[in-house]
Amino acid sequence: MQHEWREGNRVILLPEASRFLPAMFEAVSQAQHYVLVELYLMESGELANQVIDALEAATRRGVKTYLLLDGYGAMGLERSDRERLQAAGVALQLFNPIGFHSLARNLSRDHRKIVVVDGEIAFTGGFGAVDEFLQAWYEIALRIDGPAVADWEVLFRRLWRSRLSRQASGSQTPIPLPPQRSATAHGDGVRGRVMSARGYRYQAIRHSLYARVSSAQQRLWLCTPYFVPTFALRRRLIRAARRGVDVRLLLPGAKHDHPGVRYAGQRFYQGLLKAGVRIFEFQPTFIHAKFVLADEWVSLGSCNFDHWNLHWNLEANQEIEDSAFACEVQTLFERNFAASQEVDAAAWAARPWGQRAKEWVYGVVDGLVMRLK
Ligand SMILES: O=P(O)(O)OC[C@H](O)CO
Repeated sequence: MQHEWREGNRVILLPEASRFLPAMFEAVSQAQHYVLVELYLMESGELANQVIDALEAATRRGVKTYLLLDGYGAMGLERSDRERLQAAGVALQLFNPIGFHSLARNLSRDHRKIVVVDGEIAFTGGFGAVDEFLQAWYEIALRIDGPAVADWEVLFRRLWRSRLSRQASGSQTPIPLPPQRSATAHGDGVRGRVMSARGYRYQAIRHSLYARVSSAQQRLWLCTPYFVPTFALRRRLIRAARRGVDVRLLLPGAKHDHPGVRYAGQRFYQGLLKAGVRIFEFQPTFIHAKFVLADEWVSLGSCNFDHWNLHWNLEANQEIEDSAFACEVQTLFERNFAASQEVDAAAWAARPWGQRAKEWVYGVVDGLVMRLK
């Protein structure tokens, strides 16, 4: 069953590439049966080489390896790298390559980030195989070991067999997958559920987030790199702040890969600040992580919680409900708030016209983009 809460999962929070990349490569190097990797972004470079090397090494040991890449997000993966993967025996498929289809179909992207090893361990987060994740961007990931892994694997398997997935050669026949293995439940594990979404047609992540924002009693802390919230999310954040919930947003500062998106989101700052929402702009580097803490509930994964992700993309997040894990996420947020600059409501209200003009221009662009169908 989809979106079921599963007991008995061990979860490890892995902030920053220096922790999650070694953990992932270690898991792949220990694989004995199969490795499934699904990514939105993969571009030729140092990290892509490391991923290819790891999959190649696993394949040489007799492990079956499967790589599902988004057909748009992987456009920067050079042909030589694709050939290297295939020559090594890695099964490579692309989801929905750009083509002469409807605009809606071309806009629908697989934005999920999933690694599954032997049906026993899964990783998710905001990562991709592009060099920015090596050091330049701040990212986090989660390692999951327990019954929730089966749900991650089901997501991968369904998309692998989807009519929109293609072999790298163009063939529509999916490369066969090995039988699914199952993970052990741990007595000391936590409760978790895998949530997925498929654009406007299927919106479980959105509904789950909205319900948590509306019912939060003490805190609602949200981190996203692309803060262009829907009207419904803004309204809920504002209402939560007005009823006394500690609502805080952790957003990128001036270091941003798409500054226009930042300006488009900043047009909402004033209304949020007025309602008592606290906004922190992360200073050290571009923060690309996506995670939310609502009381003792955490959601972490691919979803940026912006209206583009919620409208078009395939997304998947891991939800965890556990007080000790919530404490860990709280500490992570606090560390990042301390490395941020809090936006002062009075100073923001007096911001220069140049800044307001950028918010307006990118706001118009955002409005137009959202009308695409
Ligand atoms: O879509 P994301 O959140 O994986 O981020 C990818 C970046 O936008 C690429 O510029």
